[in-house]
Amino acid sequence: MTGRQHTPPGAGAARQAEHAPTPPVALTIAGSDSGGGAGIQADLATFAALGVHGASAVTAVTVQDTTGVHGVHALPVDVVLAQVDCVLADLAPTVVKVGMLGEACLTLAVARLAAAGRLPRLVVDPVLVSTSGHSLAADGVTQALRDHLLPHAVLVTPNTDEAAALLDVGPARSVDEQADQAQALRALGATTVVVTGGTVRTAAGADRVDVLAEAAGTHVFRSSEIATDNDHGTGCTFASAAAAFLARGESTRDAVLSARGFVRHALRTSAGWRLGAGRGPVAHTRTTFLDPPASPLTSPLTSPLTSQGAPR
Ligand SMILES: Nc1ncnc2c1ncn2[C@@H]1O[C@H](COP(=O)(O)OP(=O)(O)O)[C@@H](O)[C@H]1O
Ligand SMILES: Cc1ncc(COP(=O)(O)O)c(N)n1
Repeated sequence: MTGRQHTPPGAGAARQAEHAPTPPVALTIAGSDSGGGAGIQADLATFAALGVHGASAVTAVTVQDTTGVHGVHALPVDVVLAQVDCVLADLAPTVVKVGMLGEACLTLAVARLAAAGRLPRLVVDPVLVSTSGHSLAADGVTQALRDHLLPHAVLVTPNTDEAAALLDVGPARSVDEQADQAQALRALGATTVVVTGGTVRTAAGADRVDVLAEAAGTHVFRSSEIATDNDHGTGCTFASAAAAFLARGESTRDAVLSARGFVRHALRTSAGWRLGAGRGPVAHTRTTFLDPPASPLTSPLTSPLTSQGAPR
């Protein structure tokens, strides 16, 4: 017995009818999170949930779970660049998303690729410190990001702490300061900057505020906070969702709005989970965000998707 099944007549034709259209391709250059909540794992799960084929170049292996980061092991720069080179040559991604780079020498090497025009529609999530408080960036990374990589990005997605570190100022104390920091970062050369993760106390609890700075001005996106312990990897998920929506043909501002909606949906879906002893992952793939799945990849997303992230 070989275990091979008899193929009924006509099954070939049925298989052919199931062929899906070729998906857009995005490349993520980021660190591995062994717990599967953030980093490369979050990026690939998000790309998959949004109908985008994800290729990856691993920059570092972190020993990590829901309780924190227990070790960081950087890969040699030439090994990272070799992964990027072969993916660029074979799969021709139309969007590149960068997360944890870890070392200044790697940040400079990726910036050189960007300066040479080899990283199309670059989305940079300037990962510096994990939510659990562990450094994910060695000395010199902040400066290398600010001076060499960010100017090549179509979108930069720091949280409020990362924005403050990149500008070498204190964290924003108001939405106005968050907006000023988004514009100050944009002045460094990126096309669009969104500073995420601002919190404003309200009578009902709190609102989460993301501020987008682009040439046309500043936009404040504000929605109620979702109560959950499962928020590990929200920043990676937000940036990779924005990259996926860009790959699907959205404008940068729409991609940011759609990414907000995706993260909020993923946070709501996982709010009751118990995965691990710490802060669990968001529900990257347990989502019906894009249903009905038959929607063509090239068509614009329907209005309910973008309105989820709209300011109120
Ligand atoms: N508890 C929450 N409720 C609603 N939105 C959230 C919550 N936590 C994070 N977000 C949203 O997730 C996205 C990324 O979050 P952020 O906290 O900035 O990520 P990180 O700190 O991991 O980089 C932003 O759109 C932010 O507003
Ligand atoms: C490999 C890797 N990349 C990025 C993050 C940031 O994610 P978070 O802010 O949720 O800790 C992380 N913890 N690990």
